[in-house]
Amino acid sequence: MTHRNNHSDSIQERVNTRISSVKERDDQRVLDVSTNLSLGALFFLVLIGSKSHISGNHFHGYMLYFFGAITIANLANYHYSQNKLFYHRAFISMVGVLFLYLTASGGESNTGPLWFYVFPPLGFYIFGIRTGLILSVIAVILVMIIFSFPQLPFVTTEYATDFKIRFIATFSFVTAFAYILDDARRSAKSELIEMATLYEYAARTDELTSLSNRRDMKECLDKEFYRHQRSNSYFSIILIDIDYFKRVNDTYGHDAGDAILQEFSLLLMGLSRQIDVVSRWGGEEFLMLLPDTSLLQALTLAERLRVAVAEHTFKYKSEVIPVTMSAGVCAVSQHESINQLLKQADINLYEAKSKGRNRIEPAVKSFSSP
Ligand SMILES: Nc1nc2c(ncn2[C@@H]2O[C@H](COP(=O)(O)OP(=O)(O)OP(=O)(O)O)[C@@H](O)[C@H]2O)c(=O)[nH]1
Repeated sequence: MTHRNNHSDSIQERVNTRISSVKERDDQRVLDVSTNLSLGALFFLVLIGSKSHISGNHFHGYMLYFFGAITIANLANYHYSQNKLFYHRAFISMVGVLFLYLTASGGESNTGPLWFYVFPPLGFYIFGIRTGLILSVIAVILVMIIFSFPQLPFVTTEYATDFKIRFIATFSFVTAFAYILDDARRSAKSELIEMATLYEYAARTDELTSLSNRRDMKECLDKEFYRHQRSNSYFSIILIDIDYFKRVNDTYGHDAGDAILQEFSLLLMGLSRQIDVVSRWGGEEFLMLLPDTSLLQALTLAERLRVAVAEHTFKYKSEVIPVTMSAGVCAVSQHESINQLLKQADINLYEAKSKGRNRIEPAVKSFSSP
């Protein structure tokens, strides 16, 4: 049972690796949004800052340049540190303080507060619904303070009462709607990830035996071969075929055949290590991938499997069914491809079959032949 669990764990690990690459792409999208908005903000800050200088409002122009400089510093800091969390926090803080400044100063023709409508969707998108909501509530409180106390030292403008009421009402509405949209987006995303995880697991697993299927094994073979080419690691494969399986089906029925395949799989799992990949290669054929295993070690394991299968009592509905296996073993060597390796294992298996079955090829003298 432990081996079955270990085996499903390793399929799950491969599924998780695949799913985390999907999550990483999503993180990258958020990062791209922050970067594009930073660049967009920089453009507008310089543009409006210059316009303010031309129209004689130098203080406002310098303030906008100052925010532009912070934006550049944040982009540069991220470029060197790659600290995503700090980058996002600094970006949203810069945006928040800039909008507060625009609200307190009135910006162009007292339109400063209007920029705040960008804040809730941005906060939700970057930080999630909880932090996004907290940021929006803090924003609305600070705006209300500016609206309520125009005599404060940094507040240089005043807004009409109607505008203030409408702004707070519409801002609250935007916040609520951004919350609903982002909550729906995140729920849909996590449901999709959950479904993708289930499908990915099913797409890699053989339904009858719960072993890796051919697709999963092919991916593992490619990875192992890539590792072999890069770091000169070695590995072996064992191609196993149950002998005269057609007879089992014909004599005891298809259900008995299925039960034998399941029990046979458990035996293979029980005798393999956690790092080995055991797959149902097709029908009554199984392929084992043995990382860091020499030909001799693989032959020893194959022989242990052969003996274990031959000695195991396979039973279906109290009927004992004799089962034996043949196997072709092959170790990777230089300049080989996966296809060549599989071809060689197939040739060896064919030889084991033609020499009488219930045997391993290449044969090693020290093993007692059946
Ligand atoms: N019950 C069952 N049988 C299967 C399944 N997949 C393949 N088979 C059967 O496996 C048998 C394979 O038969 P053959 O390819 O002729 O080989 P064999 O009888 O094992 O003979 P050798 O391989 O030469 O020893 C066929 O009868 C297939 O129907 C399955 O999922 N369940």
